[in-house]
Amino acid sequence: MVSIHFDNVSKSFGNNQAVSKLSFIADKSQKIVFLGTSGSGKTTGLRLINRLISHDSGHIYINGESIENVDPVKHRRNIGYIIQKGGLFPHKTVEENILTVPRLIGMDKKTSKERLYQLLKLIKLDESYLNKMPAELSGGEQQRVGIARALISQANLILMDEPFGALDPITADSVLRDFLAIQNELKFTAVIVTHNVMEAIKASDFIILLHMGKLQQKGSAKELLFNPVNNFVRRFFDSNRFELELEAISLEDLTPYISKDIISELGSKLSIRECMNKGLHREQLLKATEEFKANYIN
Ligand SMILES: Nc1ncnc2c1ncn2[C@@H]1O[C@H](COP(=O)(O)OP(=O)(O)OP(=O)(O)O)[C@@H](O)[C@H]1O
Repeated sequence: MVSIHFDNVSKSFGNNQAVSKLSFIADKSQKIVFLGTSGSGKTTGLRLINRLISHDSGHIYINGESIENVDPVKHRRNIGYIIQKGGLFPHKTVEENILTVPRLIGMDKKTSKERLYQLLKLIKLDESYLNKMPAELSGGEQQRVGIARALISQANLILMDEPFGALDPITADSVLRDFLAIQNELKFTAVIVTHNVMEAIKASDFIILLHMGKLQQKGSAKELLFNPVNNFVRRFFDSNRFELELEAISLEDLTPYISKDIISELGSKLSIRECMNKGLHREQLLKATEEFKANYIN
């Protein structure tokens, strides 16, 4: 697991302060989400991590080491980067796209092929895709290939900029689910930029909520939803709040308020939203959710 520490980091473009004195430590979090309105500094924050942009002041540490001390090209090769629509090279086949970085870093052919087939399974595409060109793939398939390309060199840090933003909601949800399963298996750290609040709640252990370059609140989805530190944070989640709350709370959280039988029947890791979708124990789930909210302490 990679720890990321921003210490008073600022970045301006001319007079425009894109990121302003941003500080956070994400050391026990595997999935960190930069969330915020348009222009709030999410992409800038992400690109500061892989040094596509350099910060004006402050320090960024990855695993305790200042990124300023590392050669930017080497630094970037150790970090996977996934952008909207996959960002695939249009004139290369799927296989060539995925194997670009292994070739650059001199990974031996046998290892890279083994990983290629392992990842193909994880992204749920079969071998017939290897010779296809990106234009022959759907948006969701392109994004799956983008995920494989970012993971093949065994980077333990993956940066994702609106990775599901160009997909329809159903495809986005299916690629996100598969991505989360892969992350759970391979255990890399992911930093994900999104403006989609539901996606942020599903994908995060830790949220950095930004507005106009400034940090508004950092913490788990539950902390931001049930313990907002200011009006901006409160209002940010107001539309669709009920659904968001049901997504943020897992059945495990309701342990003190609901019978063990229901928990073992439905599965403790499920969100209350997923439990509700099963159509079982609705009354008990809603009552226990209200009790959880009333007793919520950070
Ligand atoms: N290369 C650049 N040159 C000049 N200004 C920039 C540059 N990149 C970003 N900005 C400005 O910095 C601010 C933050 O931009 P950024 O792209 O980080 O926001 P964002 O939260 O990712 O927005 P969105 O969700 O719309 O992509 C914006 O005001 C933007 O116009």
